[in-house]
Amino acid sequence: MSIEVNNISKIYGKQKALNNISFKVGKPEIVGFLGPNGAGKSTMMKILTTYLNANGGTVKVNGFDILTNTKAVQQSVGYLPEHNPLYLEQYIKEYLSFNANIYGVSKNRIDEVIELTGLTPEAHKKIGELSKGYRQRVGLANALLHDPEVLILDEPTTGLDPNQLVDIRNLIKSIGTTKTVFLSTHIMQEVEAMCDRVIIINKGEIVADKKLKDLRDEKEQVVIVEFDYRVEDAFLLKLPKVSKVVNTYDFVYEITFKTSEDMRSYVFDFAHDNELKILQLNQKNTSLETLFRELTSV
Ligand SMILES: Nc1ncnc2c1ncn2[C@@H]1O[C@H](COP(=O)(O)OP(=O)(O)OP(=O)(O)O)[C@@H](O)[C@H]1O
Repeated sequence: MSIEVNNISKIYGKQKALNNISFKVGKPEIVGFLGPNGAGKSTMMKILTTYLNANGGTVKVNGFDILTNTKAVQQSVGYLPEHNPLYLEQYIKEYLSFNANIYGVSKNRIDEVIELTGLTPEAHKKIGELSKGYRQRVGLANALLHDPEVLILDEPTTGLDPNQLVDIRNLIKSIGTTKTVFLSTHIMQEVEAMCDRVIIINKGEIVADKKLKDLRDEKEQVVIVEFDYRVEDAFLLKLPKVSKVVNTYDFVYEITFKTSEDMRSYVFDFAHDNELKILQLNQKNTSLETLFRELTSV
């Protein structure tokens, strides 16, 4: 495992920002760390990257304990913090050279990461002259400099325009084919576009840990149907692949099917065969967005 978090808690004064959380991330894998504002995402990332100490629990990154093997953890991790600490007066290469020296990285690697992050056309500029999106790329280039095994990215696509967004997402996806990427976001589409797995955090606690593939496959389909007349639940339970029928209101029924196949045509045929009229027929959205809302709403 590339990241192993066991029973981590973090308390700021009286506030518990992280409450006894545990999770693992493998390699290669791209995991989205999703949560509303203030959920504890940045706090967890700062602990993973040794910038902050926890109040309890253990963390291993790339097999190294963050407390007893801090240097090895730092060598294994590339970190893009939420507030990217760039020096605006420095030229891009100057900034990257400074960090390359710290890690003992060759000059060639600087050109490589500039190319990799699409910075080449802007490479002659000072950081202060760059747009927000390009500054974000400098941060990403910096995180990639020492070719780390684990990339920890705190809201990596903040401030990017739609074109840059696609480029950076593609870059992160390609990195994630060989390395571990753990990225935080509060944008659902981001997770859908890039991640293999999602961990949802709310108020310092993990409320879901699911593979995106399973989230789609296991999608229990719910069809909402309104007839013009009362129908016995037992009658509707005769529909194929049906697992549950709930009469929610008057002649409105929520029918759950254990399949991702669109079952509305079966309901339509059922109504026709039984001389019922359908007044409405819809699929209930059970996507990641719904899951997120259900798990993180107050
Ligand atoms: N240095 C600090 N001192 C006191 N409280 C803090 C500190 N840093 C974070 N917190 C609190 O801890 C909680 C978690 O904050 P954190 O920044 O980890 O959340 P987040 O999920 O990254 O939020 P966002 O999506 O808004 O960046 C918040 O309530 C925040 O106010």
